[in-house]
Amino acid sequence: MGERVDLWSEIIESEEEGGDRFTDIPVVEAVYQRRNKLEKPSVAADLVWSTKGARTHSINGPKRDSWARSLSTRGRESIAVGAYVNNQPQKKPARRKKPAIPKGKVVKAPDFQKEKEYFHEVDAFELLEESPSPKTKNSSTWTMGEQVVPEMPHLATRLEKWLISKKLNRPCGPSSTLSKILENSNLTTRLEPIYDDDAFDSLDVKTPENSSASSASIFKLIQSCDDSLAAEDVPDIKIKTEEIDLEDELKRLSLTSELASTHLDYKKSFLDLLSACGQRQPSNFMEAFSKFCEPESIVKIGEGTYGEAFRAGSSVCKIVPIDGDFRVNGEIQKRADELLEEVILSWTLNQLRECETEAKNLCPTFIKTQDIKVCQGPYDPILVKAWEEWDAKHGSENDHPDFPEKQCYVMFVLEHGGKDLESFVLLNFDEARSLLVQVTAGLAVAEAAFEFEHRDLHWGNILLSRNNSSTLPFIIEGKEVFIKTFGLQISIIDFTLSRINTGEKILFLDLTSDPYLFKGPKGDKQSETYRKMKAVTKDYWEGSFARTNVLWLIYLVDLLLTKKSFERSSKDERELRSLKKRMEKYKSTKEAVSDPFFSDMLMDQIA
Ligand SMILES: Nc1ncnc2c1ncn2[C@@H]1O[C@H](COP(=O)(O)OP(=O)(O)OP(=O)(O)O)[C@@H](O)[C@H]1O
Repeated sequence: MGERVDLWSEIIESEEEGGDRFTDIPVVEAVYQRRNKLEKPSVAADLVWSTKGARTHSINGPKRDSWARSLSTRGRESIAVGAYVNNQPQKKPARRKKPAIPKGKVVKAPDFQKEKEYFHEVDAFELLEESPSPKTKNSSTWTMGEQVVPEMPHLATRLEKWLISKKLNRPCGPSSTLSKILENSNLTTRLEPIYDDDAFDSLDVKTPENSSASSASIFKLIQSCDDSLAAEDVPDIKIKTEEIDLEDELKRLSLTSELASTHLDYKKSFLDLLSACGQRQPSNFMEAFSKFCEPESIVKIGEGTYGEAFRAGSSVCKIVPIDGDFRVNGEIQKRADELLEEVILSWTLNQLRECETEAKNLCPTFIKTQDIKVCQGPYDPILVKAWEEWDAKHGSENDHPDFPEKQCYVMFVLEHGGKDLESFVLLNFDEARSLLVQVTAGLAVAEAAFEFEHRDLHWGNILLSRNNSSTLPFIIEGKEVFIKTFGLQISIIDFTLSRINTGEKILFLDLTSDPYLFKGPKGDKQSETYRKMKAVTKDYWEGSFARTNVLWLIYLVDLLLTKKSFERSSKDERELRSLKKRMEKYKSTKEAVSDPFFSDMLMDQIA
């Protein structure tokens, strides 16, 4: 076994000496939001959000009510409000969900007085529940985030998103549409339809069929990557970043982009998404699946509010319907531009797995994205069958997948990460420690690399699997450590709420758009964690507040103490409780990982 060294303390120390935490990260000039602020509410949305149980539309009739899908209640019914008896048999887990922020949802002007009272109440509750010492807890308990982000201009143009994917030099083409705009002086060029001819007809837009010139133009970038492209997919090709001042180009063009009609804008985002997935046009499901498995072997393995997860060979394909004008599972469908951002985020996090010799930050903690494809069409009968079999066995909370011909989806092809923490049975304290150290170190690495904050690390978003390896390699800011795993490997999924600094842009979700996220039940640890994040960020969601990661660690420790059964002694429990207490002081997971709790799990060489 390797000698134990306190590398993490060294890192913290050197940082303190060296000053600014993220001096290596280039200054970020701008922020864009991953979701638009909510606009004028629609009546339908109003009904859903103001009336419990009144889902306004469902193909097959409501399977469960809309309220049950709102963050305040959904999937949280099994979370204890007060004391919880340890070592209870673990219940069949209820689905845990991500908060929904449907477009057009009613957002009333905030009533700050009411909100203040509410938070006082919650604060008081928490003090009562958790703090025996009124001296150490006061109303400022929640206001401990670091605020390191400079003043940033607001911007949210599709051009910027394109710019990001271009600058990220992702293994895919940048937006063909935007490329075309940038490459042609005629900025009023119309868009070519790709996936819905009818809609485009009504917009009087030239199609590839009726305009060979525009067709050539729109595919120019993709074609230039590889002349021998297959009919459909563009292989992984790095597009060279041009020697132009993209920011200047962006400014110059932003006015023009504003002239685009809503419809055109909508289509552009779809084109951007296709490009980011290396496609010219959507695939059909079975084409996409057949790369990973025999279609007959497809099995549904899980579901979320937005996604259905199917096992395809050794991969998992998560299918998210997009851009449709009807609700799915009670939620308004996500839009192409939102998915584009998740695509960029997923590829960015993949970089942390790249085992290059010079890698400064490395960890295997974030689920590996193997591919992402845009698909179109109704669910294939094989998928429907797999869905129905799962439903018969587990009782799906989602709507039966009856989709129209033109329905589009994004299919994330992910490494199989195992079972989520909610349903995974931890055997003993070592496994619990392994879980904690991997999450902490993984977040610390991503914090260092990308100022990453997950912001939604509930127990449904941590997957666990067992293997034979006893250590895993991590590198944080150039320092290599091996983490003792006790045969357990964890993978973090679901980056919808996450914030990341790609080095060029900051991607984040403006959670002020979703007041419901912060109105979960008092005493519910997950709901409280959102509220604590709100207090730390002061609703400045674009800012960097590594403390939010620590809040989720505290939530995890709480969960282990109150919700998970595993073999443990009272000494083990004491250790967890003191870890939780010490975590109250940490401002980042990079600080947290130097906690003595983890020291015997961090080694400077393989055991
Ligand atoms: N890579 C993976 N490996 C194994 N299972 C997975 C993987 N990705 C997703 N799943 C399963 O699918 C479920 C749904 O996935 P996910 O949470 O990403 O969907 P979602 O629609 O974003 O969820 P929600 O919005 O409700 O939080 C997960 O709880 C998990 O059981």
